[in-house]
Amino acid sequence: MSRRLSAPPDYAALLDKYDTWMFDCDGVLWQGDKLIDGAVEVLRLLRERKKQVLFVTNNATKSRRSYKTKFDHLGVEAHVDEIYGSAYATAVYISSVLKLAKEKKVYVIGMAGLEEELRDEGVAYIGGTDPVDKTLESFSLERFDLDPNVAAVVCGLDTTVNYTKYSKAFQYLTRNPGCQFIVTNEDSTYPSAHGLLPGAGAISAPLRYALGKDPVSIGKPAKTMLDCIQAKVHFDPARTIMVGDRLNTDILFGQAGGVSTLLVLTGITLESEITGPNASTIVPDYVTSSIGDFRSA
Ligand SMILES: O=C(O)[C@H](O)[C@H](O)COP(=O)(O)O
Ligand SMILES: [Mg+2]
Repeated sequence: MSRRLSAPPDYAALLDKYDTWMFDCDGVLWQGDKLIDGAVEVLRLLRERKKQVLFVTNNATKSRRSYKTKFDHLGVEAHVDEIYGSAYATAVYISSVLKLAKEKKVYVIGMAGLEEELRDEGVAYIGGTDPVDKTLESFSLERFDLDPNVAAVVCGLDTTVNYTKYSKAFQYLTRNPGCQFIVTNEDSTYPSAHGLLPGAGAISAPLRYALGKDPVSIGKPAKTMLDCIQAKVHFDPARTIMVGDRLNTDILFGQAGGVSTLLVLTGITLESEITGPNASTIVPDYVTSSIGDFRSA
C-alpha cells in the first residue's frame, strides 16, 4: 500500500529520511521545456539541506552535456556528473560490456544526444542524423550496400524515424551474423508540454514486430542504468529515494535497485492507475501530486 503524502510534516519527514534524491526528468521536473511548478524551489531546498541530487532520465535525445545546457536554460542547478541519461548508459554498455572489436560499429536510429554519447565513449556509428545515410530517400534494397562491420543496431527516441531507417536496421539485424538489437529505453509515451507523444518504445516497436524478437533495453527499469550510476557515484540505497512519474520504468527501477520510491502525478501515471479495482500491481512507497508539494516542508 502506498503512503499518500499530504501535510507539511509528511514532506519534512521524507526530507529527513533520505540523503540521495534520484529524479526522473520528463513528467517530474518538466514536461518538454515547461518546468513543473515548484521544481526549481524544491531542488534548491534539497541542495540547501546538503542532499545528493541525481537526474536519471530515459530520454535518449540529449547527452549529459546537452542536458546540462537544458538545466542551465531552465535555471536549474545541475552538474554533468549528476546527470544519467539512457543515451549515456547505452554508450557505456556498448563500450564497456559489448566491447566491440575496433573495426566494428553500430547503426543508429536516434538523435544527436545519442550520437554524442557514442562518440564520447569511442563507439563508431553510422546512420542517426548523418545526411550521408540519405534516409530522406526511399529505400532500395537492390542498391543497398550492407556494411559488414555493423555489429549492433541501437534504437532510441527519434522524431524523424522513417521506413528507410527501419529497412536499413532490419537488414543489419537479419543479415549481419550476431548483430545485436539494443534499445535505449522502452517508454511507450513521452509527456510533452502539450500532451502525450509516442515514446522511444513506440519507435522500436516496428523493428521488434518485424524481427519477432525483443531487444536488450538499457534504460529504466533495467539494472544496466543503475550499474552505470553506481560506477560513478556512491549512495546508500537505504537512504535513497527515486522520484518518478511512470510505474513500469521509474518505480520498478527504484524497487529493483533497493531504494524507496515516490510517484508524482504530473507526468504519465493517472490517479485511476493507482487506486480502485484496476490499480496497478506496481505499488510505490509514496505518492504525491507533484514534486512542488515539498515546498511546504
Ligand atoms: O524516451 C521517451 O519516451 C521519453 O524520453 C520518456 O519520457 C523518458 O523520459 P524520462 O521520463 O525517463 O525522463
Ligand atoms: Mg518520466
